[in-house]
Amino acid sequence: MATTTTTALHPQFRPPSHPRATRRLRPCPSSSSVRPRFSVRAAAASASASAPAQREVVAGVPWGCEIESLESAASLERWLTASGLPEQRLALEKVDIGERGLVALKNVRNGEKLLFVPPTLVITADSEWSNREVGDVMKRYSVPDWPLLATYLISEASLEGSSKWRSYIDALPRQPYSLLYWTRTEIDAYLVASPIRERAISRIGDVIGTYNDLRDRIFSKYPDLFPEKVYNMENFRWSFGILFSRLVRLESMDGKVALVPWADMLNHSPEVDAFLDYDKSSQGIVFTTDRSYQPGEQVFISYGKKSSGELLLSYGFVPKEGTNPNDSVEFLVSLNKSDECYKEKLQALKKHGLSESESFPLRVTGWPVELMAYAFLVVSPPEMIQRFEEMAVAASNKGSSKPALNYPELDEQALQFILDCCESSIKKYTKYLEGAKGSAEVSINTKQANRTLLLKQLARDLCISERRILYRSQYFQFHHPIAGELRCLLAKGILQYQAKIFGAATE
Ligand SMILES: C[S@@+](CC[C@H](N)C(=O)[O-])C[C@H]1O[C@@H](n2cnc3c(N)ncnc32)[C@H](O)[C@@H]1O
Repeated sequence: MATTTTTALHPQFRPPSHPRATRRLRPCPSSSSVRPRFSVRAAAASASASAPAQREVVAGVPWGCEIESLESAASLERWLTASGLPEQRLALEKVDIGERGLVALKNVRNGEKLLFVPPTLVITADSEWSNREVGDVMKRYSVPDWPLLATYLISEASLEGSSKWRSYIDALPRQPYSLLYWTRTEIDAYLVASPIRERAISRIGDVIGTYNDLRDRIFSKYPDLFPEKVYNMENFRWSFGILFSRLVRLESMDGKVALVPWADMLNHSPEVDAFLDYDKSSQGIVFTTDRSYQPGEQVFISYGKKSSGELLLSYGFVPKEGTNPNDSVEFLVSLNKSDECYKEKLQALKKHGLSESESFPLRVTGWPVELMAYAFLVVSPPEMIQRFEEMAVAASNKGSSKPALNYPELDEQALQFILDCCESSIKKYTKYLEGAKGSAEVSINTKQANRTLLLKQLARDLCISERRILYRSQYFQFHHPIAGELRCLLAKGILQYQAKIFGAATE
């Protein structure tokens, strides 16, 4: 969730590179030391766990609540108060943005510290396991934080009332909004134009691989402690979905990752600059507001300076078009295979850790100098062969200082190359968006129809946001990465696009 850095949080228990090649295990008998709250639905789900992303029907976990309801809110608040959460200036309510959220009960001033969640109410890798035996095995294997916490959540959830976290777990969404719940067919169909498609596929692969690793290396060796009815792929999809959408990195606690009940009811605003962290003076998790709030207004924090695609990937939502100042899109550029210096250019790139195709982030505010360096290399003629290497170094950003890229004779060609790549990306987005308008799909039932509508809307919002960045890169003035000065993009053909950009901005 909210991080004080922009670092992406990934599972660290590296999955095998070919998750499907890993051995499948027999279902394990249930343990006598845990009292699982499993249901037929969850048990059935585990039978097809090796490819959850391909399944059309999504099973759920037997704990948690419907995200749009406040069914467990009152008991969560009661438990938090009884466990030491001081009186709050915020209340958990239904909100317009983010389903449930924290709303100001009184006037909140700019610069005020809020929350004060004590460390005893925080879940970290050091938290005590209600089922000690399970915890001891996990520690013996030195499982890294992410898979450890994913397993911890499942272990505690399966213990129902025997876990101190019961009220918290009851208030967690039964199905977090997460791309982990999209099927492969949905990802391929709706994210076809977006680079987020690849990242979603790889993240799902990571989660499946991580689960398979845990199962093969640990769970299968202790079937009584880790029955498959509980420790199955379906439940891990839930726990990783919870971690991706709620875990916080607490900088003042040496970067520890933590689930912070109550604080994790705060929704994100890209316009807000307030981050959760541990406050040594009050010895609690707090955030400092960067604006004032009236009673009844929803209070937001920042989950980090994330692009809309990254927000969709981890949190399952896309901010309203044009409201995310941190928006960016991965932009793919490639060497031209028919270039007579293809081999020499590729060699220079490889020497510096790059390949014939590379992605660079295009931001709403401009593009990185590395992209420009790559473009110079792509368009440079054979007589510049001596300079290929310095271009590759600049494109890899491995040099000790920012290179002074100065090839005035290539400027226009390099810009034109970037413009052309933008144009071909834009075409993909437009094709998808126009195709999506007319497509009517037959749904099995209302629930499925609503889900399809929601996913399509998210994909549409993302595509419009990403296409908008491409349009902006094509047409607007931006800080030239080489000279660092504001420069007008005057490349050939610019005028013919102007009509389109104004069209895009009003879409
Ligand atoms: C840390 S939780 C926040 C509490 C959450 N709303 C709840 O009811 O449990 C993160 C989740 O809240 C929702 N969310 C947060 N910020 C949002 C926003 N700006 N727009 C839409 N949904 C948001 C997303 O579902 C996200 O996965």
